[in-house]
Amino acid sequence: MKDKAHMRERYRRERREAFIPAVYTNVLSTPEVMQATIVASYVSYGHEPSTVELNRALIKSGKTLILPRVNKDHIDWIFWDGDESKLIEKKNILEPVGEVISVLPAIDVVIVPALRIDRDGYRLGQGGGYYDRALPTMSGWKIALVHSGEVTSEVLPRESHDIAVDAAATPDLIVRFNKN
Ligand SMILES: Nc1nc2c(c(=O)[nH]1)N(C=O)[C@@H](CNc1ccc(C(=O)N[C@@H](CCC(=O)O)C(=O)O)cc1)CN2
Ligand SMILES: Nc1ncnc2c1ncn2[C@@H]1O[C@H](COP(=O)(O)OP(=O)(O)OP(=O)(O)O)[C@@H](O)[C@H]1O
Repeated sequence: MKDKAHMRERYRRERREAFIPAVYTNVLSTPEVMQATIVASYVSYGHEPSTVELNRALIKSGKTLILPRVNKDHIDWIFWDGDESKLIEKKNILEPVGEVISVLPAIDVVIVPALRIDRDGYRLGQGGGYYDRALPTMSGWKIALVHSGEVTSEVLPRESHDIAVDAAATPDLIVRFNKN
């Protein structure tokens, strides 16, 4: 979709220009995360909202973390214990090494990357379509991480495969979306 590509370009530039490093440990105090056993996260890179502190805290609080690894057109999920030597860089993104989880367990919370989230919880991602394909196969509460100001009151262009998240986090705000 051409609109999406243009928007992505603009939003990436805005993200670069307005970048302020911040932490998302506020996500830890949501009831969904407090009660969670298994959490799917990712390792942030570049100007993305940082998951580094959040991932560390999730593991420290005894939760099981799984991370994505791109395999052709889809994401494989791999357990990660917080050991940085078990991450390797591929196209700028740190991905876990190790065995692919062949049958996904019930996942309680999915932390999702996004460039923008609209008022209904629809997201614009990096454009690979990886999360659009992965999310329908994953149970759990879905929360996207964005920078302050990246939750927009506009409606983003939507395609039939787009999946809305349940909530969005900025460093100082958690927004919940009504699903209907
Ligand atoms: N930190 C993080 N991990 C993540 C994602 C993400 O958005 N953030 N993903 C969210 O989906 C998946 C990977 N998404 C990707 C999306 C696009 C390309 C891609 O198009 N790469 C280009 C080069 C990109 C560039 O340098 O401009 C290529 O393959 O040629 C790669 C991975 C899984 N892991
Ligand atoms: N469920 C799906 N089945 C098949 N193709 C899909 C699916 N979801 C997305 N795609 C394709 O993937 C490409 C990127 O989709 P889209 O622009 O929605 O990505 P995105 O949501 O921004 O990225 P991501 O999910 O990786 O963060 C598009 O060409 C789209 O048609």
